Amino acid sequence: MNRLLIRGATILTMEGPDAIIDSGEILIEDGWITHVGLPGSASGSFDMDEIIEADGQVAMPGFVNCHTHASMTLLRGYADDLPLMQWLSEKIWPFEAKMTGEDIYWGAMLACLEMIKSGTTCFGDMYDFMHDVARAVEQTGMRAMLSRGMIGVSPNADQALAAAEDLARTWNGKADGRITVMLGPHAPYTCPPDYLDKVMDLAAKLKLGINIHVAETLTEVADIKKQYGKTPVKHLDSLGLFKFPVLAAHCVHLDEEDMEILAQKAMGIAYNPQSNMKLASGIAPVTKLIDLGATVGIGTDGTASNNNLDMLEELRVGSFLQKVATMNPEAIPAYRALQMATIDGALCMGLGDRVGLIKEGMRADIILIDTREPHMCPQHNLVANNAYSANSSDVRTVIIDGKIIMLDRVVLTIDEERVMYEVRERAARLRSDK
Ligand SMILES: CSC[C@H]1O[C@@H](n2cnc3c(O)ncnc32)[C@H](O)[C@@H]1O
Ligand SMILES: [Zn+2]
Repeated sequence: MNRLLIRGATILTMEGPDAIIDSGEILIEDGWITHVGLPGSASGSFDMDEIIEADGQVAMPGFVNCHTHASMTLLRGYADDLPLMQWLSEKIWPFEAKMTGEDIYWGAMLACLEMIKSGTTCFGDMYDFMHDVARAVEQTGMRAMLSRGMIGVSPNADQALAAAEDLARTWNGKADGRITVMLGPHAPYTCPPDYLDKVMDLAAKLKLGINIHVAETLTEVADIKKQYGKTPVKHLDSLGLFKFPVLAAHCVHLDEEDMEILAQKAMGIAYNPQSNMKLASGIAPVTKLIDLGATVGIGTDGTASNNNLDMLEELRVGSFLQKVATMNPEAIPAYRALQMATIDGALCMGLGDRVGLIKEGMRADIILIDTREPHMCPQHNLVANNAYSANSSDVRTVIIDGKIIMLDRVVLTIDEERVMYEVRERAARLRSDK
């Protein structure tokens, strides 16, 4: 039995706005949270393998980035200031067509490094060469939901289905249970109905959920309405997609019926505020979706449309954007924003039974945030400081599945210099290759 004790931290359990323990103790046994309590309640009972003294820090669940394309770190700053369809077809897809499995591995390694250093412990991914992303997840110690992106209109569409099945058979439940798999049909505009039928057959056969981009732009909505006579959400619903656990990314342009369908039938919605702002896609009606009972998590999307993977920044912008969109300062208050970035993101990916809370019986995905910096002073309200004032460099220590992955800002599982060297070299080659 391996025992790790965190003591001295203020614990923001995320079990409720008032479920905060001052100078508390968290006992972790073989990766499980087995005790969360007052000072002295766990120490002394057992011999510890490790003790983290966390005075002056807040312990909270690690962030869950429920929509990204990790290996797009290779495209950071490559194509900016364009609308989605032009960005994808003229810049992103031609660049991605040149990427190898090794490129994707190193891109994912950089993404994991950036995520760990900014307090993200779990991410939801959709891309190609997912075995290479899985390798990066396994080696870095992160937790991830992985989906093989599938473009139904591509000549490789059937190959993508086979690759998705292979990913699921090889990696679902692997890396000590840290990796889970969903199917990733890219979007209604790249996956025609007959292809989505094949995806649903595979989802039924393998008992998997479905991760898909939905209603991201007005162009998408107009095109799908023209082709199928329905909005993207109603089109997917009529095909039977929501019989499966669906994680719908973006959901920016919705009518009232779409919102009802998503609230009642989707497993979760990934809100990507900064990507939607940068591509000028629009503002997702998140406040309304939540009022209707939808589960909404937060995603950064890839670093070509953001351009970072910083969840603290994302949750702050996501909250402020809803306030201005609704002209209501009470929209997405600080605690709700933190919930969306932790437990709600986990629920969106079917992981809410194991991560997203500091609670006995959960796996230990925990971060320690330093409160001793000028921008965190004074502390009238711990929740407000964490949601609105903290930045990624305040994240000092990261524990995933009970293992210390970053200690006092040193990432223990990754050679940072090597990763950045590889990504610089590969990005330069890809940029210059014809
Ligand atoms: C087929 S793998 C996933 C595919 O999605 C692309 N992508 C990245 N960001 C977005 C976005 O905001 N909307 C739609 N598609 C996006 C990525 O470049 C990959 O090609
Ligand atoms: Zn995306």
